[in-house]
Amino acid sequence: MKINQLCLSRSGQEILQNITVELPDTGVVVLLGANGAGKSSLLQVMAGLLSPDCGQLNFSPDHSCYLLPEPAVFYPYLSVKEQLQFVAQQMRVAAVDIEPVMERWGLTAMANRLTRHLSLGFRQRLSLAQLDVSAASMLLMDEPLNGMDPQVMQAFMQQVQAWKSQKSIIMATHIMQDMESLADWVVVMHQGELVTLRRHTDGDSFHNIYNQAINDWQASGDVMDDGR
Ligand SMILES: Nc1ncnc2c1ncn2[C@@H]1O[C@H](COP(=O)(O)OP(=O)(O)OP(=O)(O)O)[C@@H](O)[C@H]1O
Repeated sequence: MKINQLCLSRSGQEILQNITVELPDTGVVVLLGANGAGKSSLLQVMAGLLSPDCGQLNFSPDHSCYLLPEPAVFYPYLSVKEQLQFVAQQMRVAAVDIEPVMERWGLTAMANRLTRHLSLGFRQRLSLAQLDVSAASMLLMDEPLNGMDPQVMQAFMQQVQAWKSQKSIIMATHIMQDMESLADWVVVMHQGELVTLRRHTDGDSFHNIYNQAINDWQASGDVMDDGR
């Protein structure tokens, strides 16, 4: 995916400014940024839920995309199984077998339960199962780890490892260390700008990458303030 000079305003405020980036077709990209940096807004633009005010997004021809929003939203009067069937239909996935997906995410016993009656942990499992049935080539996740219990977290980590050689996975997160073992690329956002995109290697701490990016960003602002 190529994003070129993208900008977005909401309620008269500039939320995303001049974002230009080329994202890899496979692997995990972790979006880091403080509250209000613009991570969720960027994911929503990528998913086509928000239209940018300027700039372009270019996708490969066979691209399909599925966004896991925060908080997750389901149709309250659909059962778990129906919700997954609905996602498969929406994503035009022809012959999806829902049973193994429910099995993988520990949802089989909940298949007929209405989504509005699910506990938080099972809502998370259903969110992740939706990514599974979507069969999308690009998975966008907004804070996927929020409130996740260790068992679901482990299943999530394993699944992302399995997906990442075939899919592009872009996730915004505050929980920095947990994602370090999965990340192939790190993007740092600050005040609506994309300030860093860099490859992530083992042992690279998100904390250091983030602090370095913000320091560099501030230093470049200082240079501009000096009159150049
Ligand atoms: N619907 C909206 N209308 C107006 N402004 C909005 C709307 N949603 C978000 N914003 C503003 O856009 C900016 C970026 O918000 P966004 O949610 O994209 O950031 P974020 O990095 O995902 O933050 P967080 O980590 O807190 O979720 C913030 O200033 C926020 O107040």
